[in-house]
Amino acid sequence: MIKMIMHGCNGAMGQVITSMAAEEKNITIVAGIDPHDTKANPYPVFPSLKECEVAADVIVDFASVKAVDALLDYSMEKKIPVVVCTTGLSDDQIRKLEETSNHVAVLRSANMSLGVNLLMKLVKDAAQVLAVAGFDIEIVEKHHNKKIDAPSGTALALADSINEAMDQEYHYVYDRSQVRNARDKKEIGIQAVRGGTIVGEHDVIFAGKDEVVTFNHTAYSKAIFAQGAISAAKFLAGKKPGLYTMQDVIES
Ligand SMILES: NC(=O)C1=CN([C@@H]2O[C@H](COP(=O)(O)OP(=O)(O)OC[C@H]3O[C@@H](n4cnc5c(N)ncnc54)[C@H](OP(=O)(O)O)[C@@H]3O)[C@@H](O)[C@H]2O)C=CC1
Ligand SMILES: O=C(O)C1=N[C@H](C(=O)O)C[C@H](O)C1
Repeated sequence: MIKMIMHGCNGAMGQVITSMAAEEKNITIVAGIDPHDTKANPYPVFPSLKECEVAADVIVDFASVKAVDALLDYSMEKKIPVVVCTTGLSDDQIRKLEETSNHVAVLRSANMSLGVNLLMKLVKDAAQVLAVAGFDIEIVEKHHNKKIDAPSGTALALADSINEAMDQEYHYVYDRSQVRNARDKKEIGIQAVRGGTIVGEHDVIFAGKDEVVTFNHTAYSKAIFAQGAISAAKFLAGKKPGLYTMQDVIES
């Protein structure tokens, strides 16, 4: 049985994973971490990782960027592989995460769903045809009114995926309100919408002369992210140090 620590256990994602893990046969949550004891969980909950001495095989994180540094320190010190799903990490945190992966297995993904991970590949292929033909690229993402970071980690990952296919020629523009020029060819515009209970929607728009190609992914429930996170946890437990991706999980 794989033993998992749920970091951010009382949050929206932590609670969906708690329900889903209860139905799993070969993985179980042995401890939760959350600063506020607001939910009834079938495992002990600690206010921070510092207090947690429970033995585990993997940590799954859906918490806060403010907690990522301590999470990586704990994972490295205890040699417990970690699945980092929190979005909005700073460049320094991304560098720290990469350094941590030299000592323990780390998987970071801004989106745990199968569909978005396929989309990451599809937009690369599309860019190599459409961007090369002069189409402009815009990304529009929509999320619920509780989301803290903008743009979404997924929107940035989609842009990075396209940019990788285009030899890093593109830069990102998040706000045109102060811009007095027309867009340039080498920009990817990224816009964020926040409202209600929208689970997560991403449009990648390739706009050319007299034609537009739009790739859309719509999440209808948080269960798709929870399922991906549990699969990633099963995959990562027992893995040697390294930086893993959802692609590795999907292909395993
Ligand atoms: N990769 C993916 O597929 C997905 C990623 N996400 C990302 O996951 C993160 C969490 O999302 P969501 O569950 O909706 O957010 P919530 O705010 O609902 O949950 C986050 C939880 O983490 C808790 N928390 C805050 N600080 C700490 C800490 N130091 N240690 C442990 N727990 C802490 C919060 O407590 P409190 O409220 O008391 O501060 C809260 O209970 C976000 O960054 C989001 O963008 C979300 C969905 C999918
Ligand atoms: O905060 C969310 O809810 C989500 N966050 C992730 C992101 O920032 O891309 C993934 C998903 O879209 C839901």
